[in-house]
Amino acid sequence: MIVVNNLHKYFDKLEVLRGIDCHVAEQEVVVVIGPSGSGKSTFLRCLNLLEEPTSGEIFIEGISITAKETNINILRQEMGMVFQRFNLFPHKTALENITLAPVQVRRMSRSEANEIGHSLLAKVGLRDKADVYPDQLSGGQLQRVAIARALAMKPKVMLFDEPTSALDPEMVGEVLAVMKNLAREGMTMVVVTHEMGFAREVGDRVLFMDEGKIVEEGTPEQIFGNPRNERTRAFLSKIL
Ligand SMILES: Nc1ncnc2c1ncn2[C@@H]1O[C@H](COP(=O)(O)OP(=O)(O)OP(=O)(O)O)[C@@H](O)[C@H]1O
Repeated sequence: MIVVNNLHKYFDKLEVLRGIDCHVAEQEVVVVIGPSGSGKSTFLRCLNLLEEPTSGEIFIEGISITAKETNINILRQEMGMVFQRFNLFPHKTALENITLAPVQVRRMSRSEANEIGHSLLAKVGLRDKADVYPDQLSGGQLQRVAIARALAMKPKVMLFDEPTSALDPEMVGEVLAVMKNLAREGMTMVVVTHEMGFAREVGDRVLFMDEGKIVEEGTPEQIFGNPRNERTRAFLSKIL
């Protein structure tokens, strides 16, 4: 589904990604872990061109998104993204936030979008919050609306950039549970997280990044049970 070849990203002279090669198969859940500043978010943001790679290639279903002639807007709609924090429109209800893009971008009818919106709210456990405004929702509920909003565009891939790290600890579980359900349903996912329990339990594959490179990759059993690389070992021994 996703193939990344020799991806480099500079911010001015700072080389943040130093040659990333990886792939994500359909229905696979790939979890990216690593120390702060190792380039995990930048890598994820390059996948849907929120950041423009300095060099390298990214293919989504065989189509290069880095080639100049590709219409990235269409491809971007196929990748849902959930950020650490992404403010919903404050003067729109949860349902209106979810249906905005399907109606405006996908030209879906209002009734169809509402039907999808209600079913997505139910899916993320917020059936009764359709008419509630963001300031009435907890952080965990906001993130679940953000997931529903991304899903409303019927993405082929969901990208998660530390979706629980801005949440109070008691709300982390409800968001991870929604992500876990999505994974179980076969959604293709790339997840940047510091939640090692999630990585272990839900990840099909774990990528360990350090200093702009994928230093090691493997199954959760291998990465957490028997890390081969010295830096992976050092990182995990500090946080586990
Ligand atoms: N827009 C930007 N302009 C300049 N430097 C940036 C920009 N975005 C990120 N960086 C730098 O790139 C490096 C990698 O940042 P990135 O956010 O990708 O790391 P990370 O692994 O996701 O870290 P964390 O776990 O703390 O979120 C950092 O040194 C950061 O300061």
